[in-house]
Amino acid sequence: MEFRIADTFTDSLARLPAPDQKAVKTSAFDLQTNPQNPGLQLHRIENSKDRNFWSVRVNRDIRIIVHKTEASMLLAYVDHHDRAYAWAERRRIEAHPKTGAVQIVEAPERRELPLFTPRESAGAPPFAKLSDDELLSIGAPADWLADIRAASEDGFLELAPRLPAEAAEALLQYATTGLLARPAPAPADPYAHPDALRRFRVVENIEELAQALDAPWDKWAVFLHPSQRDLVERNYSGPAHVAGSAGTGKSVVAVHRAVRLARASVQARVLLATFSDPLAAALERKVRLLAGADSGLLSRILVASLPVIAAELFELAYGHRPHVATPDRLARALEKATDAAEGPVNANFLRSEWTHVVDAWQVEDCAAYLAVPRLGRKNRLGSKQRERLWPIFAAARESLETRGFTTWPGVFSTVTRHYAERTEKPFTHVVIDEAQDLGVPELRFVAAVANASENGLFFAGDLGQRIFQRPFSWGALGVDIRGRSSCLKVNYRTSHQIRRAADRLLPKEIRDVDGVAEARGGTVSVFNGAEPRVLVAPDAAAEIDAVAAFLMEALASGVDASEIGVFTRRPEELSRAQATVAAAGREPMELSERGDEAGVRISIGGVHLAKGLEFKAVAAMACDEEILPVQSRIDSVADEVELEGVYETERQPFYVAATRAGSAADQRRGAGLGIPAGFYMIITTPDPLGPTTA
Ligand SMILES: Nc1ncnc2c1ncn2[C@@H]1O[C@H](COP(=O)(O)OP(=O)(O)OP(=O)(O)O)[C@@H](O)[C@H]1O
Repeated sequence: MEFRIADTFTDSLARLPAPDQKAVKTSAFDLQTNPQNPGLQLHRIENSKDRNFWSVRVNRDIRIIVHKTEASMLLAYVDHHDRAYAWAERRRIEAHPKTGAVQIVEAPERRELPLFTPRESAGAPPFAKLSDDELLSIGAPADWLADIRAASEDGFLELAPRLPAEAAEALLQYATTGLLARPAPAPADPYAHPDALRRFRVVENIEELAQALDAPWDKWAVFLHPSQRDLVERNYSGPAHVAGSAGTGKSVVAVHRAVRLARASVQARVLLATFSDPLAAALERKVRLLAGADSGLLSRILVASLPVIAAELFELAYGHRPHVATPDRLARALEKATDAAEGPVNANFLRSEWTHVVDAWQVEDCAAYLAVPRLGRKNRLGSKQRERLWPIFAAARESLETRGFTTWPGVFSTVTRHYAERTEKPFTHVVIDEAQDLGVPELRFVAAVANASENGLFFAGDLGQRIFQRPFSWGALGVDIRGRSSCLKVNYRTSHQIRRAADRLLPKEIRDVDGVAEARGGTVSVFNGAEPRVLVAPDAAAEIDAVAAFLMEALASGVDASEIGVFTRRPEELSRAQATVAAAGREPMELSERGDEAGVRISIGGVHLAKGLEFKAVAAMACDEEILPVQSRIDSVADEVELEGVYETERQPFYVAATRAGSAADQRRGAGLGIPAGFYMIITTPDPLGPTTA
C-alpha cells in the first residue's frame, strides 16, 4: 500500500498547538506502520460525497482525515473534530478529467448565483471569455467554471486559494499576460503528474514521515512546484541558471539541487555558496533539514560564503591565511599613490575605478589596463587618461603588496590561478545562490574550482536585485548560460499586493550583457494580503511618528518584534530608524550584528543587508530626495548613461527591501492573513524615483 501525505495535512498540522502536533505525529506514525491497526478507530465520513474519506481519532478532540483506497492511504487533513469533519464533507479527491492530475476539489456552496459576483467598481471580469474547454485544460474543476468566469479581478484573488493551485496560477498569469499556459502532456499515473507531485508526496518510511512532519511549516522541503522540481532534477551539459523575481523560490531550488547532486553519488563534493555568512548559515540550516539524519550526505556538501571558502582554499594551497587589506587601508594606499599622477584626480572616481576595473579584473600592467572591457562604466576613458592614471594604481598595489596585503579580488584570483591548470578540482559541483552579485573575480573563481563536466555549475539569482556589482559578460569569461537559463514565476513569499507594488520599481524584463533575458512579468503570488502603504511625510519628525505608529500597529496585531525590519538607504540614516523603534517602545537590533538568528528586537539596517532575509512587516524609510538616490553618486556620474545606471541601481536595493515582507510567519502560527503584512515606504520629500508613489 502506498502511503502519502498532502500539503493540506502539513498546513493544518502547522496550525495546531505543539502538544496536539505531537499527538498527531504519534498517530501518523502508527498509521504508517500498520494502517490496519484496530486501535486507530477509523470512521467513514458519511456526509462526504467522497466515500474514501475516513477520520482517525488522535485524542478526545483532534481527528486526522485520511483518504483510503485499497491501494493507498493519504493523510489529508487534521483539525478539531467538527472542523475536520466539515473539511472532509466539502471535498473530494479525484483525477482531473482533462489534465489527469489528482486534485483535492472543494465543493462550491450550492446557490442560485455564482459565489463571487463581479463588483461594479472592479472592472470587467477577466475570465469571462474563457471557454469550458480552456478552463478545464488548465485544471479548473468543472463545478467552479461559472464562478471563475463571473469573478472580478479582486474577487478572483479571494476565490483563487479555493482552486487547485495549477488552475489559480494559470488564471492569474492569464490576467497579467493575456496568455493561457499550455499544460504538459499527462503521465498515465495520476499521482505521477507534476501537479499532483506539488501537493502529494509518497512517504517510504518513518524517517521520511518524520522529516515532513517535524517542521510542517517548511513546506518547501516537501512540496516543490513543478517548475522548481524540474530545475532540481534536470541534467545540464554546461553552466545553468535559474532566475525569478524575489520570493519565487530560487534559494529553495539551489538547496534541493545541491542535495540531489550530493545524493546522486558518493563521489560527489558539492559546494553551495552565497555572499555573506548569515545567508550561508540560512542555506546550511535548509540543507540539514533536507538531509535529515543522513550524515554521509551532509559530509558531501559544503555550505559557505564565497570569502570563507576562498580563504580556506587559499590556505590549503599556500599554507597561510590571506592578509586582506581593510577598506580604510586601501583608501589610504590610493590616496598616497595619487602623488604618482600628474594633475588632480577625483578620489571617488579613483576608488570606483580601482574597485570595478583595476582590482576586479586584476589588471597587471598599463597595456592590460588599456585593453580591459569597460562595460557598465560607459564613460569613455581615453588611452591618454588611462596612461595617466595607471601609475597611481600600480603604486597603490605595490604599497599593499610590500606590506603583505592583498584584496578579496586578489584572493579569488590567486586561488583561481592555482586551480585553473589542474584537472583535479576541489568540487564536483558548485551551486551559487544570489548569483546576480558575483563579480569578475568570484565568477572566475567558481568556474575554476568546479569540475567542467555535466552539472558542474548552477547559479540562482535575480538581476533585479543586483546591489554590489557592475554588469559584465559571463560568456566572455567562459561561463555561457545561454540556452540553459530558466525563470521561476510563482512567488511564495509576498502577497499579490506587495509583489505588484514592488514590481513597479523595476522593468518587466532585464537582460544581462550576453543578452540572456530575465522576464519578470507574469509572476503570480500564492496569497492575498493588505495593500502596502506609501506615505510622503513633511519632515523627519513626522516620518518617525508615522513609522512608529506602523510598528505599533503591527506589534498590536500579533507580529513579533523579530519579524519586523526597518530599512534605510545607507547606514548614515540608521539613527532615524533607531529613533523610530524607540518611539514604538522597542529596542532595535542592527542587522550587521544579527548573525543568522533574529532574536527578539526589531531589526534595522541598510537596504543592502536585507538581501535573502524575510520579515512579516517591513518599513523602508528615509527616502529623502538627496538620499535616494544618494547625492554623491549623482555628483560623481560622468554622463547620461551613467546617470541612468545610478537610478537603476538605486531602485534595486529598494526592490530588495520591499520584497522582504512575507507570510511565512503567518503560516507558521496559522494566524491567517488578517495581520497587515506589508511594507510601508516613507518618503520625507517628493519621491525621486517617481513610480513608487503612483
Ligand atoms: N515550493 C514551495 N512551497 C512552499 N513555500 C515555498 C516553496 N518554494 C519557496 N517557498 C518559500 O518562499 C519563500 C521564498 O523562497 P526563496 O527564499 O527560495 O526565494 P528566492 O527566489 O530565493 O527569494 P529572493 O530572491 O528574495 O532571495 C521562502 O519562505 C520559502 O520557504
